[in-house]
Amino acid sequence: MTEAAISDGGAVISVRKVSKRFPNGTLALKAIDFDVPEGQFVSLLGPSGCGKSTLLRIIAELTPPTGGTFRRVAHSGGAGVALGFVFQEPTLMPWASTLRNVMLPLMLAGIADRDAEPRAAAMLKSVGLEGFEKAYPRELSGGMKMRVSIARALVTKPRILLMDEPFAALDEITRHRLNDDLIALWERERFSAIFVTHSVLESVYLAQRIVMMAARPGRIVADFANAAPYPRDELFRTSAEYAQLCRNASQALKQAMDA
Ligand SMILES: Nc1ncnc2c1ncn2[C@@H]1O[C@H](COP(=O)(O)OP(=O)(O)OP(=O)(O)O)[C@@H](O)[C@H]1O
Repeated sequence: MTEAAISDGGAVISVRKVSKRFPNGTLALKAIDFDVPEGQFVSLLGPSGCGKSTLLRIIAELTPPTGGTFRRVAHSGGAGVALGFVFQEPTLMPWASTLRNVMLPLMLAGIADRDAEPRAAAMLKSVGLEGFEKAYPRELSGGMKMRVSIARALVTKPRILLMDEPFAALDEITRHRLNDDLIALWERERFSAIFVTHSVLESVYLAQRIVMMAARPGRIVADFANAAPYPRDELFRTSAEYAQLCRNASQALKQAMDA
């Protein structure tokens, strides 16, 4: 791993000296500088409470920063929605079919059913759920529900995909499979991805760049490029190279936390 080059050129997300203090006085983020170049797969890695979710929510404009500036360049495609968000819980509508769940963002964008339906069906196919269009969320496994959630986030062809520990609640085999599928989707669509996790292993497997955060106050303590080539697959997962990269990242995280 080498130090990541951070430049302003081509950044889709630009965060400058951003801080967030909650009304109860908690300083969740302090002076965060963070740029994401277009098409990059970044992982935000850090222990519980270091402000990963808060930073993601600021980028998604779900909560405002209390200091600093933030810029997001909207390279919108398709329906004009530039950003997709996948939460830790799949948050599906229980009364609606899989297809209707994925159609929701298109319908909210005013797209007619006859156009939205084939787009949602194609997206379900690309996350491996062809044949489950009529199923209801209660009929799906945890991994399948998360696939629906990813399909719903990607159906508008966003250029930025934000993911907040999306696979944390899944068993290891399902998580591995979804990691592989996520890489395949990203290689095909080349959206800019920010993936929040507290798993060093998942971070090294997925990302081109790992941004490490520490708590009290939430801040960035290290920023590394992960040059392992894609596709990363089962062979990579069991390679000495992957093991070494994980060791390096763990050590870097430990050093950063101790400093
Ligand atoms: N609405 C809120 N009001 C007050 N404090 C908050 C609020 N939301 C988060 N915090 C605090 O801000 C800090 C950062 O929280 P955040 O959820 O961003 O961390 P995280 O790294 O995503 O943690 P986790 O991995 O557990 O989700 C924590 O100390 C948390 O308790």
